[in-house]
Amino acid sequence: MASSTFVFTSSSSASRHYLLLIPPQASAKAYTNNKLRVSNSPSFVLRTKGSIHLQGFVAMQEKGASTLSDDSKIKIPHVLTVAGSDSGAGAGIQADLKACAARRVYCSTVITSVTAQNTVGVQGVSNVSEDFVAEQLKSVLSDMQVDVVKTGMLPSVGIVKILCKTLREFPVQALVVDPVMVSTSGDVLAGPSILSVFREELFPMADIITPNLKEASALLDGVQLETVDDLRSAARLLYDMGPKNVLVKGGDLPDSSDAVDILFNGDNFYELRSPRIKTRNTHGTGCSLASCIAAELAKGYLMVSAVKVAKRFVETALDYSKDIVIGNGLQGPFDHLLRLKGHSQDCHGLQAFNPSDLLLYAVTDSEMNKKWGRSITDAVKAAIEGGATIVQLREKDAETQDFLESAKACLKICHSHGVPLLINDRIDIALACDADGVHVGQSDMPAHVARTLLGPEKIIGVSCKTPEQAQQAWVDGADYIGCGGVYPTNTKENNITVGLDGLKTVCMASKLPVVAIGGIGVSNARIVMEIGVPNLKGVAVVSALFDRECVLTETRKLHAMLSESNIDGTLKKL
Ligand SMILES: Nc1ncnc2c1ncn2[C@@H]1O[C@H](COP(=O)(O)OP(=O)(O)OP(=O)(O)O)[C@@H](O)[C@H]1O
Ligand SMILES: Cc1ncc(CO)c(N)n1
Ligand SMILES: [Mg+2]
Repeated sequence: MASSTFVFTSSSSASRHYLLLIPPQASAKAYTNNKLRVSNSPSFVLRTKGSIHLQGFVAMQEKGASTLSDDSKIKIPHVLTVAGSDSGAGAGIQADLKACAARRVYCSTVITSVTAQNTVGVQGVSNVSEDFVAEQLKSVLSDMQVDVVKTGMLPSVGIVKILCKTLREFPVQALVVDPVMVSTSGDVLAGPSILSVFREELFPMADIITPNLKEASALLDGVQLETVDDLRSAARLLYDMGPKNVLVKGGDLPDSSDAVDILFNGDNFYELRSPRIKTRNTHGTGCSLASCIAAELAKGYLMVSAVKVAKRFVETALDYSKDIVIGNGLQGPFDHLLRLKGHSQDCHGLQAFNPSDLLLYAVTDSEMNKKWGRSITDAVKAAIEGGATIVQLREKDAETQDFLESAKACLKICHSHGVPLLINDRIDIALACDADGVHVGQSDMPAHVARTLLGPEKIIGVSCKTPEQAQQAWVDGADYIGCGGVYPTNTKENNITVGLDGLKTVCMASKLPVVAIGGIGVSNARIVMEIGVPNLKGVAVVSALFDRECVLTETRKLHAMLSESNIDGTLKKL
């Protein structure tokens, strides 16, 4: 494909995106909507409605600029990390991937070296050949739209030179250089021979360099750095080597109760302080900080904001992970996604959602508990002891803090009996207490949004009155639907009753298991279950359990009745 000139007129009146591929050493001029854009990056995306005049590019297809996407497609911020692999996954490429994932940025990887490493130290290093580093760089940069390149372990002068050359061919929006030299365990990852190529070739191309104390000292011919003032002087001297910004990290500053970093941009110093977290789990903080800076830059943040967000990210993750134990060495990894502890602490072996749990579905009601003078935890305890198979907390008028405390206490009770706990409507409460899921109504948070917020493992139920709503619940990723009100009830005002016929119609149309709700109790649960549709798995009850003097007795009665039904929901012949 040759460099060429095109006049391309969009056939659609809608605004569209076009991907243009531009050969090395060339530039493209594009006129769209009377605006001129000139670019010499390997690819760029044009967004326009009208005609485009293009010059000096290689399009994806020779017939004309190919349509990359319409407006519904989204350009994802993209960081390319050029770094070493850490088999213990606390630092290096693995930390970079996790940090970018946590910051919701796509991360591609060029591996410069493979290390055998754990929390004790580095047991072995095997560098990737220069040619193969070059090949990886070209594969990513010639195809993908990389916004920011972040570098970590660059173990040889040759690899640094290849990186600089490739970046001149494929320029990116920003370059973040973490000048990795020595691991915190004291093992050498790039020897002193690297210093001159860092200073002379790489740093002048960098938008920011992020040395730690030892690295800053090595780059400044061994000068001692012991105080925050020393960090400032070092930042100024390193700035003179050509990067646009310098962040000297004080994670290893002796005798400092705060973790202090100094950012210098040639005009101003910024002293970034956070409380020093007491933890052994600081392996990979430097890699993660630099990746997070790159991620924020890729999203379009300015440098000072990107660095502040990155520091806050590391601080939050360290605090969350301060007591986790991975490995036997002196320095453990931390948990970038703030998700590891939830599982080990509180899942008590609960299985993924089991539709038969819908059999006796107890829904609490704050008004009823108040009326009978019982706490929500006492109500839940009694319902579970009576045989409730799943519990939903429905607290319409509780203060958020009280609700959260009750939810935490109820979760303990439920889990000690292997019963799942759902929260009505309040996704924030479900997230905060790590409940098993939520139940949402038609005017609450849409189920697909709830699914995005809660993740794949949580249970989501949706109230549905019609086959269309049941179908939508399935499309949205719900686990079950609640159908009703089957009978009139006073727990919901102006609630349309669907009756047994409506329940049957919805069950037949639903691809999801169904629990019937509304005015159901011991007197009519049998009739409801007798409609005999296999996916009707149980009944949800409020008043029949909680608007009674003894919750335990009422739940036992209903449980005995429902237990006579088999797992398909049809009643056994007595
Ligand atoms: N205990 C801590 N509490 C809070 N922040 C910390 C702590 N230790 C390090 N940091 C912060 O983490 C970031 C990384 O700094 P650090 O000096 O540890 O980098 P590094 O030595 O290159 O990291 P590594 O080599 O482990 O990847 C800095 O912002 C620093 O202030
Ligand atoms: C691969 C690798 N890169 C960087 C560091 C610095 O933390 C490390 N320990 N290992
Ligand atoms: Mg450190």
